[in-house]
Amino acid sequence: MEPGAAGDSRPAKPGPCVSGAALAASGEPGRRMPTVAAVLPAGGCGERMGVGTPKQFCPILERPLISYTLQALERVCWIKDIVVAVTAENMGVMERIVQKYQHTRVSLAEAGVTRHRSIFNGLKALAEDEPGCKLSKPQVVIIHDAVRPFVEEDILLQVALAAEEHGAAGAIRPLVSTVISASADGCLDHSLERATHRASEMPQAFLFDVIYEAYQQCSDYDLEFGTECLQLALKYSDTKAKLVEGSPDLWKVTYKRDLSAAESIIKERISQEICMVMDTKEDTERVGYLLEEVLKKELNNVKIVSGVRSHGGRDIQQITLPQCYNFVCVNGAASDFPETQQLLSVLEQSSLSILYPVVVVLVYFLDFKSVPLGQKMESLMWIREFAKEVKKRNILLCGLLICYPQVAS
Ligand SMILES: Nc1ccn([C@@H]2O[C@H](COP(=O)(O)OP(=O)(O)OP(=O)(O)O)[C@@H](O)[C@H]2O)c(=O)n1
Ligand SMILES: O=P(O)(O)OC[C@@H](O)[C@@H](O)[C@@H](O)CO
Repeated sequence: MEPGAAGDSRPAKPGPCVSGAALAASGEPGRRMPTVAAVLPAGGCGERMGVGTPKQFCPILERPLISYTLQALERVCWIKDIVVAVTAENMGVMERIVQKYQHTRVSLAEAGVTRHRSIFNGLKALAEDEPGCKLSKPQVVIIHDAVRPFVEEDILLQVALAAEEHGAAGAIRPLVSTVISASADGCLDHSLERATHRASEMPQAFLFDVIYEAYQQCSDYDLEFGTECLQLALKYSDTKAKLVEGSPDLWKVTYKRDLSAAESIIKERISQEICMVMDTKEDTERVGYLLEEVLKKELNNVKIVSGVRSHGGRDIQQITLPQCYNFVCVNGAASDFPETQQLLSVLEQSSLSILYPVVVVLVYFLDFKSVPLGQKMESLMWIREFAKEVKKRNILLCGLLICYPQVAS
């Protein structure tokens, strides 16, 4: 699977565009994609989060939240430009994030004092009527909050195609709580029937001219206090948005607890696969095979692949999976440093650890009757120092010594 393909968790790289498969899945295999760009409002201060850092820059697994959202959009190769609206004071922070995590197709625009104004500034960057504008106007523009990291290609494709057909489209979700209206004296005025109402989520998509004209015409009041782009399209461009049922993952990170929830979802997603690297064929047939069977039995929802590492680790790609971030290296008698160093440098070249921490467990088996435990532990002390070194590169290395009595043959 190409990095960046649907389901792969690394940034999209030039390569086969998955939209053919996605278009087929959408029931319109022969349809041509319109040109699509995205605007990510990221100029808020995250007041409800209650921490000093604006929530779009809060770290999850030591990576800023907005980087996960960018990665999600970059996996979709038919989105040609991503405009992120950030405050002037956070431009430098955003530029460093784009560089460090190798995000592509990203341009920055200055945020406004409200979310609508930030979105409007992002649209102006795409409108080609800005002096020095290097972006081209798309047929369809997707608007997506920078703090909604769990967005998949299928909903993006659905809203983009619906927007091309209807002028506007937005993701919706069933209401969890009932919506009520309060009277001036703080008492219930009336409640809305929950079954006939929906929560408006993101992503939303629009024919570029529909939403751009709406923003150009809308009142300062709407720019100041509005929260719904679909409403602007209806009110100012007489365009009724097509509503598209979205998945539960479209929720917006708003409160501190949402960061913990997002972290557990990300951890869950990157712990679904383990690559077992055997040192020699013999390992495959003996302890390595047995360990693989135990892991498969104990971790029955985890995909485990294994293979014999060629000398120098060159064939590691043959046994890894595109989004595998967990490696168990089965070492027989040898406990040498160069072999492990070679494996880690191959992992580093794959840039796996830029986006997510990579876990490498070196497993050593010891027949404690043949080698005194103290001597074996001594020979493995290099792992501790090496682990400190590679942690700087987001690789978490640890050693596991399994002592067993050699059964007399
Ligand atoms: N002036 C603003 C305000 C908000 N946003 C962005 O709009 C998205 C959704 O807004 P919200 O969840 O309200 O973010 P904040 O305004 O930062 O949160 P709070 O209301 O708690 O301060 C976020 O990505 C936020 O960065 C923006 O681009 N410009
Ligand atoms: O008001 P907030 O800035 O928290 O959220 C903005 C949008 O995400 C919110 O209004 C959605 O319902 C989509 O319109």
